[in-house]
Amino acid sequence: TRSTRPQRLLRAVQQKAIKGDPQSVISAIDYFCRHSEWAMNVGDEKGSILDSVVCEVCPTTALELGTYCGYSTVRIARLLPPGTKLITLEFNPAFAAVARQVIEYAGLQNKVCLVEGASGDLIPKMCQMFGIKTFDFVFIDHWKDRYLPDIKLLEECQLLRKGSILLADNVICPGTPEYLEYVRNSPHYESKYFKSHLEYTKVEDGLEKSVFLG
Ligand SMILES: Nc1ncc2ncn(CCCCCNC(=O)c3cc(-c4ccc(F)cc4)cc(O)c3O)c2n1
Ligand SMILES: [Mg+2]
Repeated sequence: TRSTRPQRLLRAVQQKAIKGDPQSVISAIDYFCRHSEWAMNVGDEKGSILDSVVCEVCPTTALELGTYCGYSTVRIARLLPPGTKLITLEFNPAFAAVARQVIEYAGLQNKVCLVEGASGDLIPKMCQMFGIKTFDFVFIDHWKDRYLPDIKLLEECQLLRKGSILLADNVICPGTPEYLEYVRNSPHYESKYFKSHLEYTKVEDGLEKSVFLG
């Protein structure tokens, strides 16, 4: 049977990147998506904004909602100091299987814990599964209609603390209107929009950075 796009993306990493070199894995995926097949990675332009927020926050505990092929997982994990853990949740087993291999190719498997399942089911188990009290940083990049219910769930599970940073992808394209309205009008968040473009295109998109105020 024909290969899938994530499998072709993985093959491009294995053929073009250097094992154990996260930057070469990132560059190989960006090259594949620009010159062979578009894929819904956060991409290089929004990825640079993601990098700067991760470096500013220096999280000791981080969560990613929506792994896909592991591109943003590698971007985040490569910036984390030793001893920190990035937990990433992926619903689709085929995506998860590719992501595990991309993360391993980058040599970052010891900094990442990929959990298969739906965010709505897994978020309430974060404490019992990992002993996580609160997350310093959350990258939101999964189903666009799950952004709002899942941050409310993070609040209810007391997994956010004063100063926790949420960074949400695709707030313009495909768009997350209810989420944006909430974080921009809630007294519990201070929100800022980083204008950019949909990965590998000229279409407008952006990231919304929101600080939880408690
Ligand atoms: N609950 C739960 N828990 C855990 C989970 N893990 C995965 N999922 C399901 C998420 C499935 C992928 C989500 N990502 C996107 O849909 C996405 C789409 C575009 C895009 C597409 C076509 C266009 F024409 C324009 C833009 C661009 C992006 O950057 C995107 O991130 C989960 N769900
Ligand atoms: Mg996205």
